[in-house]
Amino acid sequence: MMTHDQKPPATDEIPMGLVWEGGEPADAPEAPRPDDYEAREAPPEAARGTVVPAPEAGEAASPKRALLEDVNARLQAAFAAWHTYAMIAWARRWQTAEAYIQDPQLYEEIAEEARAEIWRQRAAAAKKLDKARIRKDEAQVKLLSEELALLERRAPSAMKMDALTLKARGGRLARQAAVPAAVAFGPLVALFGAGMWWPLLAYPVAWGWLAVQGHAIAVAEGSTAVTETPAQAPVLAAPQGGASPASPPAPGAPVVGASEAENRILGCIAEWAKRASGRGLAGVAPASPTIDALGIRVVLTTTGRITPEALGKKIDAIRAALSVPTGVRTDLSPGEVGDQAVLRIRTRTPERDMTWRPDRQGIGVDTDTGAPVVLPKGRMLIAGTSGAGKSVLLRVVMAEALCADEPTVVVYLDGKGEESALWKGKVRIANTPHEILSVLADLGRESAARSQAMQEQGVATWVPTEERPRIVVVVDEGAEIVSMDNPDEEIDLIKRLRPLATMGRSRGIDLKWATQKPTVGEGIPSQLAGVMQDRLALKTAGRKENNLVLGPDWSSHELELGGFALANVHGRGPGQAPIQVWDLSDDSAVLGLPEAQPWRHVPRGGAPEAPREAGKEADGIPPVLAAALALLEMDPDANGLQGQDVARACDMDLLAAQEALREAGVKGDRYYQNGTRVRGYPRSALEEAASRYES
Ligand SMILES: Nc1ncnc2c1ncn2[C@@H]1O[C@H](COP(=O)(O)OP(=O)(O)OP(=O)(O)O)[C@@H](O)[C@H]1O
Repeated sequence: MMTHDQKPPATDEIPMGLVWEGGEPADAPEAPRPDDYEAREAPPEAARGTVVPAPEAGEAASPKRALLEDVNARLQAAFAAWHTYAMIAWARRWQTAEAYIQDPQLYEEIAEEARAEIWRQRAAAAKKLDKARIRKDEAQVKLLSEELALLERRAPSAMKMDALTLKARGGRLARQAAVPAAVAFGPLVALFGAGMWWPLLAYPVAWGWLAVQGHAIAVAEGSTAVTETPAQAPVLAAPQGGASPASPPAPGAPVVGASEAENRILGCIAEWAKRASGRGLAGVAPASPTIDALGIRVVLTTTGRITPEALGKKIDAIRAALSVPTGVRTDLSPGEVGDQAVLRIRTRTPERDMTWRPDRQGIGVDTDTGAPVVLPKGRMLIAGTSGAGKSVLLRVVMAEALCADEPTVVVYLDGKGEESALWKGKVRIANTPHEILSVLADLGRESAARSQAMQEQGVATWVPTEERPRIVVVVDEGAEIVSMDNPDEEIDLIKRLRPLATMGRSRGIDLKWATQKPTVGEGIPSQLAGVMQDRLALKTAGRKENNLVLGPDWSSHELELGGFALANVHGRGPGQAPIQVWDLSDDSAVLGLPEAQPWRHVPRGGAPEAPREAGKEADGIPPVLAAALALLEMDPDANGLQGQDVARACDMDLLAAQEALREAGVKGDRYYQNGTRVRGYPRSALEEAASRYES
């Protein structure tokens, strides 16, 4: 016991290496109260404790050590936090991969594709049958009728669908696991197999990448998270043909007037909070859905970082959350307020008579509003997979042109030659490479003549007249034209088409280029790809084709086959509903269109030209010279022309063309082209001769 007189031992008096470590007795009595006499008098208990070795020298607390420990603790905390982020990202990846592999829609998608394939085969057989009927080929008609009857009975087999679904799931699993497996085992294989240590860096890199992703997920969801609205039961507007429900039904409870499929979707909307979680849809809340003539309509309100535009890219996640069957179309369009988008689930198809008639406007109707869709005049790229409805759409485009109020003619470049028979006596048709070449030369001359007239009149745009009407040049299957193009054999179709695409619009010559293969080089020449800004896509084969034609914001690959289209033209955007094209698949309706004199180039101020009779015109530039100038205009890099170019453009033989040019006052000479000296007619000689006529 220590008295007041006794000093506590100085630290340095304690033998080094040992310290006193005190401890409270387990049953230590309470501190004595002042009035507790007995307790005050009782002798204090001996202090308990043990002598233990002192900490090592240098471990004693110091500012430097405190700082180190602080830094250490912070690093550990940061590492733990980033590790948590990495785990979040990994868990999310795995969750998404699992949902993707187990996607309940997969079976439906495969079944839908199988049905579409049968449907395509049926459409192809029906088309061949129609043609055989037109040709009155009885043997073929019989054969094709039997084939069609067989196809009409055919349905996809359930066992085959199961096997395909299993295979597809296996493929998805392998693709999802490939990268993680490569990162996990690749470095070990490299280390033990080839003694390379540096692939081990893949571990920290992968960890860091996951951590950054996890952090981004946490930030995005933290800032977009909304207080989830309590699941709203569907409140329906008066459903078509049914009574309006008196009160919102509970999730899953059938709604009066809604079909079974609609009820299932409504149930999913009511369970939105649960079904949307984990699908990147945090911050999106549905309002009460309604049902109208087109199906279910629901307003989605977005918050935080998800904008209605960004929501457009999540349409697959929305469809999955609501278990929308594959065959049912969904459209997302801007809502009335900036943060809203309107989701339409097209469970119903309004009854519309889509048959084309001469009084129909445009190419079809907007499936949402029912309003006619009139496409802008000018060049346009049209794409669609087999059976999507290209031929029918081109029929509508040509029929619309033939029935237009504005003087309009059609030039039909049909490399396949299948549809041409229907249009004889109505439009100018070209099927073979030489026919197409000749039409393009004619168009080149017409373009040059219009350009000259426009310069004289001081106008920038051609106003179609009866003499020089609007010319709609329709290319049915661009890939055929691409395959015919052979500049080495002087079948330079693409070279001649390009100026029509670039300059034709202002001169009243509209090129419509349709193809099933919308890849540059295959179905779209690179020289045309850049200039065809107005684009229309029927159902494309897949997302790749959709992105090539319309861009990633569009979804033409999700359209139905047989006459549904999206158009990237002024006034229409990716948020709008598809266009349903007028139905002109009936051959007799095409045959019933009014006859029209097929278009030919008429030289300025002259009677319709027969190119073979190229001689001097009474009061104008000789046709052979006009043709040569048109060729030069189409190829601004040409320093001159060779005799056979001019001869081909005028459908003349070489000697006749040379003679005609000599008569027109053009002297042949040598000129340089791409560093080579060639014999022919220099640009300067041709232009000089032309100027003599103008003056
Ligand atoms: N606008 C439409 N309305 C109704 N049915 C249509 C429409 N367009 C196409 N179809 C149907 O789809 C079938 C295929 O259409 P179409 O022949 O136009 O396709 P395509 O894209 O030209 O195919 P392919 O390139 O294989 O010839 C037609 O026989 C018709 O039954």
